[in-house]
Amino acid sequence: MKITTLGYPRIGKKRELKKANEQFWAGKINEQELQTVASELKAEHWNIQKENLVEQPTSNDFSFYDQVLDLIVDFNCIPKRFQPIHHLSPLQKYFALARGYQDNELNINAMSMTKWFDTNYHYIVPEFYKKTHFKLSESPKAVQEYTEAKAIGIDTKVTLIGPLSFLLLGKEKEQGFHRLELIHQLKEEYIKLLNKLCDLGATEVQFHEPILAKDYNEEINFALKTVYNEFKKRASKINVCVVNFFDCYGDYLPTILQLPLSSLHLDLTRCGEQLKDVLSSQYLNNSLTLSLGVVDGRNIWKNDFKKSLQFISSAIDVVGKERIEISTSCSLLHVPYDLELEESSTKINQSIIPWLSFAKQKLQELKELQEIVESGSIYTHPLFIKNQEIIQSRKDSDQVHHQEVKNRVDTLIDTDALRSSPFKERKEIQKNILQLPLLPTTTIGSFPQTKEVRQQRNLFIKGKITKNEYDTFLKEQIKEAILFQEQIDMDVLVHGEFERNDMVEYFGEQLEGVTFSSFGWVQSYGSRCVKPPIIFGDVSRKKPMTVEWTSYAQSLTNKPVKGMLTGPITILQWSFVRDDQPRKTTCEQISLAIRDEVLDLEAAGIKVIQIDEPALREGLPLRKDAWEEYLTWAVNAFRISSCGVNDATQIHTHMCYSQFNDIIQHIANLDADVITIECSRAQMKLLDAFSDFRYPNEIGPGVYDIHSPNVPSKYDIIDFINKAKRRIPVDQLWVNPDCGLKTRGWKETKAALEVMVEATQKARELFEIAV
Ligand SMILES: CN1c2c(nc(N)[nH]c2=O)NC[C@@H]1CNc1ccc(C(=O)N[C@@H](CCC(=O)N[C@@H](CCC(=O)N[C@@H](CCC(=O)O)C(=O)O)C(=O)O)C(=O)O)cc1
Ligand SMILES: N[C@@H](CCS)C(=O)O
Ligand SMILES: [Zn+2]
Repeated sequence: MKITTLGYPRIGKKRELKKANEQFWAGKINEQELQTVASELKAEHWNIQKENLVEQPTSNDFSFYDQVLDLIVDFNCIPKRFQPIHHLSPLQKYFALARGYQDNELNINAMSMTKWFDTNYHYIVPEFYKKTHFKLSESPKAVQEYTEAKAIGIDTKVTLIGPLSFLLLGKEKEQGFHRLELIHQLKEEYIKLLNKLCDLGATEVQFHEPILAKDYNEEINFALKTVYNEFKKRASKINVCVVNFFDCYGDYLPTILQLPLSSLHLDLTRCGEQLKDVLSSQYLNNSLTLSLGVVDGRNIWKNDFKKSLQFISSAIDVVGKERIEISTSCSLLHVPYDLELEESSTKINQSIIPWLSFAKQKLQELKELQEIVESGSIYTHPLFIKNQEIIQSRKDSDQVHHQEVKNRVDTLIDTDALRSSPFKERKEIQKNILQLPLLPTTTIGSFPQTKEVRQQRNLFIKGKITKNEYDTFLKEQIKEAILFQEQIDMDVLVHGEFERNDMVEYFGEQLEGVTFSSFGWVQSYGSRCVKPPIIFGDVSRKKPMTVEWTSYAQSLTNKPVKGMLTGPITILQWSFVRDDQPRKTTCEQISLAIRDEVLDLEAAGIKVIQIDEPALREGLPLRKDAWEEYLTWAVNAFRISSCGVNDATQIHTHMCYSQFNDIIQHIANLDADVITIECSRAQMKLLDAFSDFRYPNEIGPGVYDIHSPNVPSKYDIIDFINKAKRRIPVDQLWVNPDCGLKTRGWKETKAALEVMVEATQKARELFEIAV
C-alpha cells in the first residue's frame, strides 16, 4: 500500500517565497535570485515527502503566484490587452497578468481573481473568447518541474489541473458561446503535454478535476468521457489519475469508473459515503487503484486513525492492498507547514498542540497509517494506541466544553434574530439621528497597513516597546485618519483598523475557545498569506474587543464613526474549525460573542456598526441541494449577532469577491440596514441582481477598485454613480470603495478618497438640478 500526495504548500515555512516575490517586484533581487529561492523550496518539499516514504512526490504543485495562472500561460491563453508588454521577460509578464501593469504609457488591468471553491485561496480567472486558440508553450512549467526534480534524483508524479476544471473555472469574455466548446482544441494541447512528459520518462499524471465536486451536468459528463478516453488512446504510455476533492463524484461516478484510468482519488474526509458506492459499483474494474484521501487537507486536527483505518480496511477487503494508496483529501496548500515551529511559541495554547497536525505532520500520519496496515495487527499497534489516546483526550477535555456557552446557544429564541421594527421604520429613525446627506460617503474599514504600522506591532509583540507606547502610536494613526476623513468631508468615518493584524486573526486572538499560531501561514493569494485562528472549544467573549479604539475615534469627531467587526460566518469560514460538532453550532457561539460586542459598541454611543461578512458566499456547499440549509443557519447567525440593537443603531454589512444573483433573497434576509459590496470590476452587473430583486434596504456599490494603486477619475466615479442611480432608487444608495484599503499606500488612498467625495458632491448637485 503506497502513499500518494496531491500537492505541498509552496509559500515556504517562514514565507520565503512571499518575501522573495515581493523583493523581486520591488526590484531588490533579480530573476536568478528569485529562481534560486524557488528551487530550494521545491527541493525541500520533495525531500520532506521522500523522508515520509512518498515514493513519487508531486511536481508542478509549486507556483510563483497561482497554479491556474501557470496553465493560462502554458496554454498561451493570455488576454489581448497584455500584448503591449512583450518586451518584459516571461516571468515579469507572468506577474503582470496577476498584478496588472503600469508605466508612463500603459495601464493594463490585472486578470481577475476569485475564490478556489469554498477555500480562502484565490485563483486567477482564465478569460475565454470564441476564438481562443490554445497553444502549448515550448517549455511548459509541468515539464520544467518534472525535469528539475529528476535532475536531483527524484521521480515525481506530475499534477495538473484537468482540462474540464481549467475551462469551467474560467469565464467567457464575449457572448454567444460556452467555454466548454473549447474543450476539443484544449484537449489537443494537453495531449501534446502528456507526450512531452512521457518522452522525458514521466509515468503518471494526476489530473485535478475538482469541478466534478459541483453539480452534475450532462455536457460536462460527455466531455469527461471524450477527453479522458482520448488521453489514453493518444498518450497511452502515461498512467492517468483523476483527482476530485471537497465533495464526492456524485452522478459522475459511473462515467468516472468506466474511464481508462490507472487510479482514482476520493476525498473521504468530505464524503466518506462515496467509498461504499465505489466499492460496490458494477463499473469498478480490477486494474483501478483507489487513492483514499483519509487525512484532512483542509483542517489541522490530528487524524483519527480509527476512522481512517476503517476506510482503508473496507477498501482492502474488496480490492486488495496492492490497489490501495493512502493520501490527503486534497492538496496541502490549505494548511500551514509544520507544527514543530509552534513548539516554543508563547502564542499558541500549548496544551492543544498534541491534537494538531500541519502539512509535515500529515505526511507523518500517512507514514504511520502505512506502517500500521503493513504490520497486520492494526488495533494493537503502539502507534494506533497512542493516536487513540490523543483523540480521546481531546474529546474529554474541559478546554473544549463549556456548559454556559452551550446553554446560551440552546436557549436562543426566534426574537433574538429579529430587529424590533421593520427596515422602513428603522430607516426613518436612523435618518433623523444620523442626518446624512443624499448619497452618503464612507469607506469599508481598513486604512493602509503601512510598514510602520506592522513594524510597531512587531516591536510591541517582541517586547521592544511597551503597551503604552504601542497604544499611543495607534492613537496617533487613528487621529490622523479621522482628521483626514473630516478634511475631505467624508460622511461616515472609520477608525482605520490599525490595531489589527488581520480582520479574522485579531478577533480569534481575543475569543475564548480559539487559539492562534505563530507560523501557521496559509497562502490566500499571490504573496498574501493569512494565519487562520484555530477554533478548538466552545467560543465566548472575555471582554470588549474593539470598543476602546472605536470610542477613541468617536471622541475625536462629531461625525458618526462606524464600529467595525468581522461577522460570525466569516470568522468561522476563515478559521480552522472544530470537527467534533456541526459548523452551525460553532457559528452560533461566535454570533453570540459578536452580539455582545455589538451591544457594547451601542452602549458606548456608536451609532453605526458594520459586521463584515465577505465569506458568506464562499461558505456555500459545492452542490446546490445543500445551499438552502447552509444559508438558513448562516443568515440566522448574522442576525443573532446584529439584531440585539435598537432601531436607531444602523447596522452595515460588507461583502466582497461575491456574486449575489442566486442568493439575493438570503442577502435581503440578513436585514442589514446598509450593505456595501465590491462592484467596480464587474461594473454594474452585481447591482443588477439587487435592482431586479428590488432589494429593499440601502446599498453601497464599490465605486472604485482597491486592488490597483490607480487613482480613479472624478468622471469615472460620477459615471458609476449615475449607472447605479439608474438601477437603485437614489435614496437607497451609498458611495464607497470596493473593499478595505489595508493593502494600499496612503498616497493613492488619500487621492482616491478625495476624488470619491468630490465626485459624490458633484453627483448630488446634478441630482438636485435634475429634480
Ligand atoms: C479580505 N481578505 C482576507 C481574507 N482572509 C483573511 N483572514 N483576512 C483578509 O483580510 N480572505 C480574502 C481576502 C484576502 N486578502 C488579503 C489581503 C491582505 C492580506 C495580507 O496583507 N496578509 C499579510 C499578513 C497580515 C498579517 O497577519 N500581518 C501580521 C504579521 C506581519 C508580519 O509579516 N510579521 C513578520 C515579522 C517580522 C519580524 O521582524 O519578525 C513575520 O511574521 O514574518 C501583522 O500585521 O502583525 C501578508 O503579509 O501576507 C491577506 C489577505
Ligand atoms: N473591514 C475590512 C473588510 C475587508 S473584506 C477591511 O476594511 O479591510
Ligand atoms: Zn472586502
